[in-house]
Amino acid sequence: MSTPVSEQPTPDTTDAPDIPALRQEIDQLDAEIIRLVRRRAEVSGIVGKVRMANGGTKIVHNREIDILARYRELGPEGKDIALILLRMGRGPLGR
Ligand SMILES: O=C(O)C(=O)C[C@]1(C(=O)O)C=C[C@@H](O)C=C1
Repeated sequence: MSTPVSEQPTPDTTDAPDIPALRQEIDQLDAEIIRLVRRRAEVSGIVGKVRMANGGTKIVHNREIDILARYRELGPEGKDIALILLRMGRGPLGR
């Protein structure tokens, strides 16, 4: 004799990750990250131009150290992210 439907366990689909929905969230996050990275580079470029037009240096060492420290929160990759962000704003070092 088979188990009546009312006594069968409900299939456990509620805990299963919804991959299409999660991918949609990733797509939205990437779009936001790209917008923020672009804006950061733009703002950084403006700050650099104003500073250099006023006789300042291309690099502000202490400020870069603070930014590197900030991104260390993300673990070892954080430093790489910070270095890339800085390079996108002020350009490569040594030029
Ligand atoms: O804060 C500045 O003075 C900037 O020029 C911005 C910025 C940055 O991208 O965060 C870029 C270059 C400097 O060396 C330090 C920081």
